[in-house]
Order: sequence, then C-alpha cells, then structure tokens
Amino acid sequence: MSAVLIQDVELRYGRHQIYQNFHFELKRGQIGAIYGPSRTGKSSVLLLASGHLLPAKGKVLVDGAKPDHKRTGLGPIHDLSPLFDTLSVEEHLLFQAQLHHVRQAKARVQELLQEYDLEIVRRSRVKDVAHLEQFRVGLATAVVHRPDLVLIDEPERGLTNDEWELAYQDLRNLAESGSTVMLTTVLRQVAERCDVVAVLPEGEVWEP
Ligand SMILES: Nc1ncnc2c1ncn2[C@@H]1O[C@H](COP(=O)(O)OP(=O)(O)OP(=O)(O)O)[C@@H](O)[C@H]1O
Repeated sequence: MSAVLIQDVELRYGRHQIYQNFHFELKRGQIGAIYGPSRTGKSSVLLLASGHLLPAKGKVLVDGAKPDHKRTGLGPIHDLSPLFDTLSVEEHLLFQAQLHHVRQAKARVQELLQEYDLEIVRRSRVKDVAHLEQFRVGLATAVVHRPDLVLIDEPERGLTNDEWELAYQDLRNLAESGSTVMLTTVLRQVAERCDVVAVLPEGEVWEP
C-alpha cells in the first residue's frame, strides 16, 4: 500500500485550474518532492495530502485512508502551522504539544530539544534563533505528535549550502525512522536528493 497516493487529481481555485490528471505516489519511509517554479501549485499538493484542500476530481489517500490532520505533521506552509516566534523555543514546542494533546508533553519537548540540538536555544525567542535552528523548530513542531506523514514547504529557504546539508540529514533520519516526508522546492539540487519527484507544472514523475 502506498503511504501517499494522489491519483488523477484535478485542482482548481474557483475557475482557475491549477492542474489536472496529477499523479503522485510515495512509499513509507521515502522523501517525495514537489518541484517547480513559483505559483505552479506546489504548496497546494501538500494541502491536498494534509486534507486541508479537496480535489475537484480524483482521489487522495494517505496509508489507504482519507488524509487525517491528526496523523499529519505540518512544517510552516502558508499560514498553517505558523511558528509563534515571540515565544521561546521551549514554550513554542510545549504549546504545540498541548495543541496536539500529546501525553507527557514536557518529556516529549525535552526529547525534541535534544534530538534537534535545540537545548542551547531553548530559552531564546523563536524569531531570534539562527535559520538552521528555525528550520529545526519547524521540524520539531511538525513531528511533536509523531505523525506518519510530514509535510514541509521549501525547507531549504534561508539556509546556506552547509546548513541545508544538515537539514537534509534531519529529513533523511526522519524518513529512515519510518515517517514519510513530502516537501516542495524550487531548486533542482534539492529535488534530486529526494526519492520521488513530481515536476510542476506538467506533473511528470522523476525518480532521481
Ligand atoms: N486559497 C487560494 N485561493 C485562490 N487561489 C489560490 C489559493 N491558494 C493558491 N492559489 C493560487 O494557486 C496557484 C498555486 O499556488 P501555490 O501556492 O500552491 O503554488 P506554489 O508553487 O507553492 O507557489 P510558491 O512557490 O509561490 O509558494 C497560484 O496561482 C496561487 O495564486
């Protein structure tokens, strides 16, 4: 069974058709990329996979069922799942854990601070930490409730090449631990590190 199946999907905003016959499939533990220029509908694919958007035609299944917010982790995508950047890193993660009704929220936050090397900045405001740390706060936010599917919009944004290498390793570790990861990117060098790539606007699938 596919971890993510987006089959023959047509997406429109009102009369504006973004794509039709879009097809994308990912297995558990893979990293998938939606790659293409600006305004081709990359973020919208993530919103289809999270269940925030419904297709005009076609179907979207996550682990064989309708997308379920509770089993999906959102990195910052448009205005969804924002970083509350005036909170400290620790306060932000605790707030997110409570929003998701995570049991033993404090212990989970402690675990994430360690896993993503954020202990040193736990008391800093999210907006004051370095770009790589902000990426990691976003990722820790997405995984706080241990979702099966993690969705991240343009993870490389604002990072240097060396920082992106570390961020990529975080994503690969997450996938190797059994999550499925979908990201969007405008950069070919990011797309080609992923396992399956859909290239917009045409939607052709590429396995680098
Ligand atoms: N809620 C909405 N209502 C109407 N049109 C929308 C809405 N969201 C997105 N669009 C339009 O759909 C198209 C695709 O948007 P989307 O954000 O998915 O593309 P994108 O490739 O992720 O763009 P970017 O790289 O600029 O973030 C754009 O033309 C955008 O203006």
